[in-house]
Amino acid sequence: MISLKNVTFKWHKDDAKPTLNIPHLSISKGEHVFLHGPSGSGKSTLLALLAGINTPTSGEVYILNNNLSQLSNTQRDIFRAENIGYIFQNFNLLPYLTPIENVTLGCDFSKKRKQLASQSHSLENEAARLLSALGLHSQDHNKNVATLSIGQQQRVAAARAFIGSPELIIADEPTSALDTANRESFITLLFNQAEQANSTLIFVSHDETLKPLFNRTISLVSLQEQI
Ligand SMILES: Nc1ncnc2c1ncn2[C@@H]1O[C@H](COP(=O)(O)OP(=O)(O)OP(=O)(O)O)[C@@H](O)[C@H]1O
Repeated sequence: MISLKNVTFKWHKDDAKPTLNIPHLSISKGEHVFLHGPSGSGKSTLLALLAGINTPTSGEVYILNNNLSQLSNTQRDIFRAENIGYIFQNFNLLPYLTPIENVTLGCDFSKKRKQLASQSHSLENEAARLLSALGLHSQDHNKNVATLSIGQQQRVAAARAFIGSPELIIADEPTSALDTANRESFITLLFNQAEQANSTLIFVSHDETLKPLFNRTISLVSLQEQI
């Protein structure tokens, strides 16, 4: 599903040391991976390589057997829209739209995801199903998203990532604003959706108490020490 070979990444070409130096990383389909590391260790930088937002300075990043460096910027944008659901740290929701509208937007740039999402019922019904499955009550589905609590907005961001069952879900610190009990129950809901959609899940956090919930843990510091 994901394979990295001799990857380095420098933000600026004259940086003395690369931000990332990962000799090898392999993640199989369906794994639920907890990726942790101290602040500034490069977690978000790595996620941007996996999502094809950036490309490595050297080495190769393969996602679903595609070498992302060999795709043009436009091809990478299409690849991301078709195959990757991204839950951003700050959610990136459109504040003047409702939860249902924010979620359906998740497949506006992908025919494949739109088709998959509207297979058994309408796109709006699928958005409502996902929002409810991720813990947002139906009376909140058509409110203005800016009026929702942080925890409710987080559920909208997760539903938008899952619509159309993308192969890979990337979650960048999505639970940092929640208390422990809410964090664990939200992660359980994420796992349920990932299993239903048969999606691989990469979840980034520096909260190591969440580790035991996942079937694989990767330390970014150890990954970089394989050299
Ligand atoms: N757009 C950018 N331009 C230049 N340097 C950057 C950029 N984004 C991140 N960096 C640098 O790359 C390094 C890794 O940052 P990154 O955000 O990937 O770490 P992180 O592990 O996700 O941190 P946190 O847990 O605090 O979010 C840091 O030194 C940071 O200053």
